[in-house]
Amino acid sequence: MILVTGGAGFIGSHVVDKLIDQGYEVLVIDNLTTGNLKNLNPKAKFLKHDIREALDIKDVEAIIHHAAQINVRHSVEKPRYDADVNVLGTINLLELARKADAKFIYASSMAVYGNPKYLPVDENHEIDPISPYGLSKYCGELYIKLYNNLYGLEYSILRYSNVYGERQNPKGEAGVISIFISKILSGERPVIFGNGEQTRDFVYVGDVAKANVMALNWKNEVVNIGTGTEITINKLYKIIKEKMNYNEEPIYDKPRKGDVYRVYLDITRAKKLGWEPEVSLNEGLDRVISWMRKCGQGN
Ligand SMILES: O=c1ccn([C@@H]2O[C@H](COP(=O)(O)OP(=O)(O)O[C@H]3O[C@H](CO)[C@H](O)[C@H](O)[C@H]3O)[C@@H](O)[C@H]2O)c(=O)[nH]1
Repeated sequence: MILVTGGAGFIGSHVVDKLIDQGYEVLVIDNLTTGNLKNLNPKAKFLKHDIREALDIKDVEAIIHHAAQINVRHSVEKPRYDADVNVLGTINLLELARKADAKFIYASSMAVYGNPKYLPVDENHEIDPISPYGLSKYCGELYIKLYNNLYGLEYSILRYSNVYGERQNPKGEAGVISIFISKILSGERPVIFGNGEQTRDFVYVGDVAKANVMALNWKNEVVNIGTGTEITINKLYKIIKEKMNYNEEPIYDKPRKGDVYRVYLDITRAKKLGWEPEVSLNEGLDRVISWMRKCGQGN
C-alpha cells in the first residue's frame, strides 16, 4: 500500500489519481485544513489525521509526503506553525517510514534555493532560503538524508517549481494562474505585483504527479521538477486574457515583498531519469480555464 499524505489537497490528490490509475492501493491521510474531500479519489482509503500527531500504520511500502503548510506569506507571519507542520510533521512520517521500512517521496520546493545566483537553477545551486517555508522544506530534506544515513531509508526528493492545474484553490494556495482565471471569471480585474517582467517556471500538476509515481523507482535522488523554461507574468496574463476573451488591462500594484524576480529550473537530471513535462502551458491553461468554468471558480 502507498500512503499519500495531503492526498485530498491540490498536488497530492493528482498523485493519488495517477497511482490508482496504475493499480496501486492507496491510503490518504489529510487533516482537511486546506485539503477537500471533493478532491479525493473514491477508490482511495481515507484517514482524517493531522501529521503533527504520530501515527502507526502497517504494510506501507512507500510514503508520498504532500501534507504541508504551503503558503510562503503565512510562513513569514507564523514561522512556528510552519515549522511545526513541515518539520515536526515530516519527522513523524519518517518515523513511520523507518518502522514500516517504507520508501519516502518528499515534495520539496525551489523555495530552498532562495534568490537564484544563476539561471536556470540546477540541484547543485547554493541552498539559501529567503522564507521560513523554504527553510522548513529544506529541514525536511536534511532529516530525510539523516534517516538515510542512520537507517538506510530510501528516498526521492522532488523540488517543484510553480505548480498549477485543476483543483488549485485561488484563495488558499495563491497560485497566480488560478488567481488570474478566478478573478476574470468573477469580473474583477487581476492585479500584477511590480512591473510584471518577473518570470516563473510553471509546471502542470499532472506532470508533477507523474514524477511522483516514477520516483517510486528512483533511488536516493534530489530532482528538480519544472519545465526548464521561464515566462513573464505579463506574458502569462496576455495568454490567459486572450484565451478567455477578456479585454481589460491588469491593475499594476507595488512589487510583493520578498518575491524572487526571475527563476526557472534546470531539469537535466529529471530528464536523465526518464521524466519530462508533457503538458504545455497552452494546453494546461485550457484545462484549468475549462475546469474553473465548470465548477464555479474552484473549490
Ligand atoms: O495576484 C497575483 C498573484 C501573484 N502575482 C505574481 O506572480 C508570481 C507568482 O506568484 P505565486 O504566488 O503564484 O507563486 P510564488 O512564485 O510566490 O511561489 C510560491 O508560492 C507557490 C504557491 O503558488 C509555491 O508554493 C512556490 O513554491 C512558492 O515559492 C509572483 O511574481 C507574484 O508577484 C501577481 O502578479 N498577481
